[in-house]
Amino acid sequence: MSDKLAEICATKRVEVSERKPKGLRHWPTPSAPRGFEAALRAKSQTGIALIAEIKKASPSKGLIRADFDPAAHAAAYQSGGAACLSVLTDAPYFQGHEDYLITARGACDLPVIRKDFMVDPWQCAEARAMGGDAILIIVAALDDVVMAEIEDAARQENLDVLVEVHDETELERALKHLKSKLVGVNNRNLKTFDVDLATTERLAKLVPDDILLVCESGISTHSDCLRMAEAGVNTFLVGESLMRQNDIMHATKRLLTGHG
Ligand SMILES: O=P(O)(O)OC[C@@H](O)[C@@H](O)c1c[nH]c2ccccc12
Repeated sequence: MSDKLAEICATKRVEVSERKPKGLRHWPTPSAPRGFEAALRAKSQTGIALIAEIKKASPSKGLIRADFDPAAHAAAYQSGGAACLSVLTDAPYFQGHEDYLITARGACDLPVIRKDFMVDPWQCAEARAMGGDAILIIVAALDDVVMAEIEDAARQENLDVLVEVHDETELERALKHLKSKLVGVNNRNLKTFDVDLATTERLAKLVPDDILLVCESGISTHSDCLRMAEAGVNTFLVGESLMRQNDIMHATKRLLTGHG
């Protein structure tokens, strides 16, 4: 595991150990899960399926969006044609917050993935309580037993699971130990933070047909999408390049269609 990921997960374990004894926070009861994977599968049959990310900052880039407004960004992503949203809830490293997820989901009809570092199955109940429709499992961050436990907990909460891998070894572990048919290839190298779209191209060849593959990180133009389509991938997770645009709705349309 990269030093940074290890550090983030250690911080997260402390956070969870403080929250868990207090029980779930009393957020308003959320509506039933909206079907994250189903929305992606439906859109990907006829075109590009986009998970648009609400991301204020990151450890590698610092502040990405100064006038951060989760409700407005969620509505803009939906009008622009996104299939789903991703909302960062990790505070220490990404300046995220649970309230951003609640606000964003309330401002649109799209399914939302709670983007955080899952280290304990309990976080799945928490993700659902705040309205999440899916969670992320980062294979690099977990051992085989714990990741399967987190996946089971997610399924009990009726949450979909996006399984994130960076290389062949992680992909093999994911396919062997997890049931989810939604797998993301993160093009960002967690040790160097470099992004290389060739990572998706390489791993796409190894993924069975029943898996829906998501290309994550480093996508900024419609040509990037077309390049990935050559490798058979038409589902994307995009954050920074959209969050830096003044007009997020038009930028989303442009990313999806090449014009607008
Ligand atoms: O901002 P980008 O390069 O478009 O990347 C989005 C997304 O892939 C990235 O935010 C991400 C992928 N996996 C993660 C895990 C934790 C936090 C963030 C992420």
